[in-house]
Amino acid sequence: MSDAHHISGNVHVRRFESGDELARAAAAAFVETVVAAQRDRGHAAVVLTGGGTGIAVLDAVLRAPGGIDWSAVDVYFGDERYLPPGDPERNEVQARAALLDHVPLDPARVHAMPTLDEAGAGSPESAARTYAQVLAANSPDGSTPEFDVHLLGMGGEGHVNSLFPHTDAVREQDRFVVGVDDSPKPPAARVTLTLPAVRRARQVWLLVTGAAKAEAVAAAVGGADAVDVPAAGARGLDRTVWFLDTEAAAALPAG
Ligand SMILES: O=C(O)[C@H](O)[C@@H](O)[C@H](O)[C@H](O)COP(=O)(O)O
Repeated sequence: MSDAHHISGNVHVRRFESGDELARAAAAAFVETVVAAQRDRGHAAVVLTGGGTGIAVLDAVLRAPGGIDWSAVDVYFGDERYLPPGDPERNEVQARAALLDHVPLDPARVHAMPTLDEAGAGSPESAARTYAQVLAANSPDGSTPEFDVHLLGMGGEGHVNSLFPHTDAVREQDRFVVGVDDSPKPPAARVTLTLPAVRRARQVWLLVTGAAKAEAVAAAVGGADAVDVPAAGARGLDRTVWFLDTEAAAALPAG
């Protein structure tokens, strides 16, 4: 069981006894959100994340997929390690292994970020421009799709997607996708949706486990500057939900 706690505005915190419990609850909420979007609009658009917690949620969705019509789901990625096709460190590869390869998605609706061009013609920046075009082509107005939910993991210093503290990427105000050449966490080359893109999602869910995240969770929930703690800037249009295990929630005020 979790207690759902309303923080302020549209920000909510849900606490769970374990990472497994968190993954099952987030998976159930994911299924409910996708089904509701399909009922209301005929299709759903989701943004997936890498990281152990985010992939565990996809695994839990596979085990309890409810009534999702997989043929009417568009899948996007919040960030990607700019690596060769099939590299096991790519978020896309991990998401395929956990869920995407096992459900009847329309392959044309799985919008992976570009891979490293081993001939050397590309770059994270060119990959970002390509992905921005993918988003625009699937949007009502040349911006981004109307994302129903954007899943996010969070690093111990508060990074989300490949938006690390005190970087140009986290400061980006205009573009929806940028390339990163110097990620402080390897690999250095990445492609990432920016905070303006994240904020276009109806719902943003932060999936966070472990004591190493507790201080950053408290800072972000407490309203830190997003340049210092990028997760603080990740807000959904309708709703922002923190899914936390007991350890990750440990530095929050009781409630
Ligand atoms: O791109 C990366 O290097 C990781 O994927 C990273 O961004 C991850 O999502 C967070 O660090 C949370 O990871 P955990 O959920 O495994 O703690």
